[in-house]
Amino acid sequence: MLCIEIHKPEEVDSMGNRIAVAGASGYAGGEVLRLLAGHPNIEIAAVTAHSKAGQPVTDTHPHLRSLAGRTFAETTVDALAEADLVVITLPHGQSAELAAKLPADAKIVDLGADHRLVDAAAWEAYYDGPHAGAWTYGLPELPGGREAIAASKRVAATGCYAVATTLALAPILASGIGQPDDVVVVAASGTSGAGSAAKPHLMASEVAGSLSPYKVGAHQHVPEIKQATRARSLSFTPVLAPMPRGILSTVTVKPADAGLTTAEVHEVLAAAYADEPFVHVLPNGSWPRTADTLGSNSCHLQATMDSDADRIIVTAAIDNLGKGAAGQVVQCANLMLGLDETAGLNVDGVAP
Ligand SMILES: NC(=O)C1=CN([C@@H]2O[C@H](COP(=O)(O)OP(=O)(O)OC[C@H]3O[C@@H](n4cnc5c(N)ncnc54)[C@H](OP(=O)(O)O)[C@@H]3O)[C@@H](O)[C@H]2O)C=CC1
Ligand SMILES: CC(=O)N[C@@H](CCC(=O)OP(=O)(O)O)C(=O)O
Repeated sequence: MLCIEIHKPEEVDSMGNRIAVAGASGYAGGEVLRLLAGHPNIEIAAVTAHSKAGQPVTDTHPHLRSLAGRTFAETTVDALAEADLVVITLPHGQSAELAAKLPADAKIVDLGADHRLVDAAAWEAYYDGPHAGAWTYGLPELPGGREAIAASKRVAATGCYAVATTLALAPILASGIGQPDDVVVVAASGTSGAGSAAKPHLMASEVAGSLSPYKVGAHQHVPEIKQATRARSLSFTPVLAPMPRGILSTVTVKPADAGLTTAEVHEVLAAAYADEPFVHVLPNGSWPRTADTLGSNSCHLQATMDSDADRIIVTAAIDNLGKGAAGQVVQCANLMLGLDETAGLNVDGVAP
């Protein structure tokens, strides 16, 4: 009789790769769980919540069938400390408080904003509470980004608008073709960007059928994008869009020199992202759409030179819960654990 020994991949491959998720009952935490459940090298350790502690995971996330039988634990140091890496998806302020109590050698990826900004004054201008200090910034596609993340125990993942806007803007400024003191951004986000806690302005009757600007000229991602791209002056207008997921960020920049062409702008982006698995500069004539990135860790980019207005225009689309949240968290965790950076992540979205 032929006897075949079968090893389940997770039993063979997950040693040293146990990830706990603090704040797993939220939108971002739920998407982290979905990605980790399908990850070939990760075992899911503790999954914790706050008001939902003690409840079955599938009561909150009925789509996560593979987690049936699991229950949210309280968000405590004891519950999290056993893991090889802790992902924190908590509200601002809560993540710094929790991280400070975890063992000093614990690997952590924090999706909250608490550890993103180097400049304490910028933090205090946009957020409540004391500045907790800066960690390695979690955007692997920035120059030196993935090496720094791989060498770090503490990584501050990027804000959702900041991911899309920085990927569009950074090469334009780094190459010198755009002026860092003249950047204008208008970006639309789906409602899941605001989290799952009930808010009056997120009621269906308020959101459906309307585009609503908010935090105009005062959004907390402005200092973060300036820090990541070296933009000196940046006008940012966020718009709430009647869709669950997706961010479309349109960035316009004054060119440094006269005569810049669309082909030259395209070349700058193509060169910056030629080897990037998750950033795709679309063929000429195709423009990014949020729908094409949903469920993926991809960012779609396109650019043109508006010669009449004399501005470079770059548009970026992401899934705010993908590359804008859970996808980038898993990408950073892969780097920190020495795994293939792309493991467990999709470049393909779902359509229609
Ligand atoms: N949504 C997005 O697209 C993105 C979000 N982020 C950031 O990620 C973090 C999580 O966002 P999101 O998932 O949308 O938010 P949610 O509001 O959906 O989830 C928040 C999570 O934190 C828990 N929580 C709430 N209050 C406390 C508290 N006082 N102590 C401990 N735990 C608490 C909640 O538990 P319970 O439900 O059990 O009460 C829940 O698990 C935020 O910092 C957000 O800014 C960053 C990038 C993108
Ligand atoms: C639609 C919507 O409300 N989006 C949130 C994005 C929050 C986020 O993801 O970023 P932080 O982690 O930096 O808070 C906002 O604009 O504040």
